[in-house]
Amino acid sequence: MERLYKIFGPQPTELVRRLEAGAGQGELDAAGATAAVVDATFEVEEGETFVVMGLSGSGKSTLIRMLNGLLTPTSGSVLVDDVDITGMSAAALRAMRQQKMSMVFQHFALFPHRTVLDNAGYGLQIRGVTRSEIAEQARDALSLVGLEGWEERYPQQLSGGMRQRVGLARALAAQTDVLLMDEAFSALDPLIKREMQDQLLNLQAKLGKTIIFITHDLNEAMKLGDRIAMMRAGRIVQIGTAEQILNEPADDYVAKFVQDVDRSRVLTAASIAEPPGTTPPDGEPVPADTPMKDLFTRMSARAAPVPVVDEQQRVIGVVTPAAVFEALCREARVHSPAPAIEEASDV
Ligand SMILES: Nc1ncnc2c1ncn2[C@@H]1O[C@H](COP(=O)(O)OP(=O)(O)OP(=O)(O)O)[C@@H](O)[C@H]1O
Repeated sequence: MERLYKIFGPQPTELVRRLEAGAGQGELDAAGATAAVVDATFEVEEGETFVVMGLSGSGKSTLIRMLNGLLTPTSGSVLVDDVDITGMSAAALRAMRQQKMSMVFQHFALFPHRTVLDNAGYGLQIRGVTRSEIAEQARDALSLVGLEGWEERYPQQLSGGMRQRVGLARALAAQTDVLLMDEAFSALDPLIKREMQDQLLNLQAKLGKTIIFITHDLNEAMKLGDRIAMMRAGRIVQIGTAEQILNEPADDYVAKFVQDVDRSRVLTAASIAEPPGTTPPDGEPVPADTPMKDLFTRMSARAAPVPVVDEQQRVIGVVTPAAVFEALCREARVHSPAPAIEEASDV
């Protein structure tokens, strides 16, 4: 999406013009308008999990609703497979959603009087696929999310986590390339939430969908996102990997936001490795994506450098105990001049 704006209130187009000319919150307030999304530009790669992260009211839902065509932007374009969807008719948008995008919602959106199997197959039913194909694809999707054997039950017979699995199965059964997940795990208890996140990561490793995941939970964003877009008051203030956001926050707001993140879970062996030198240390190597916390056990047994290898088992670097301590203790450095911050105290 490119230079996307959504203004709620009177004279939205005029307000976009004024925002582009540098208008501030005062002018919006005076006009009685809300700038829900301001000048958002990003591209999501195929097969990537792209997380949109921000506090309540920062514009995440508005952004995702423009992505799937449920809301028309005030200005800017949304390209899906190189086609701008902003000018499409309601019917064309519906068809685009059915073919290309599936949604998973926070509150499951299941039909109470339909079985688990019927719920999982719903996306296909409205597309006019034959009954037997629907049943087959719904069964496959349910088994992918670990709900084999539950097909004939009803939603009220399931726990919250299982209902969300049905929601996920419905999205998977539709076999679209893109999944839009709007606070999909936010209503779940912490343990179940973690299970669902792990399951999503496992599924994603197998299926390689393009996932746009909305959350207000920073740890969730860091765990799931290949890249994360940090939103604040309608603007995307930074897009980067979890490590980039931790190590090089774009401004003081992001720096404050991430200060309590457990760095040992986010940083990986690759991110703190030093060049291997001519003779890398001996000993069992660790994969590049090993979280730093797992290096502690290794290093407490033997405080020696550890070789780090890529997927082809080639040594790409060396982690020393000193690098681990340094990374843990390092203060995040803001990597660009911070814009004026009005409500930095709200994090
Ligand atoms: N239909 C609407 N009319 C007027 N203002 C709106 C409308 N929808 C959203 N807003 C405003 O736009 C801003 C962004 O809202 P949005 O729901 O996109 O944020 P969010 O980050 O998804 O928050 P939450 O997590 O609470 O849903 C908020 O100030 C909200 O009040």
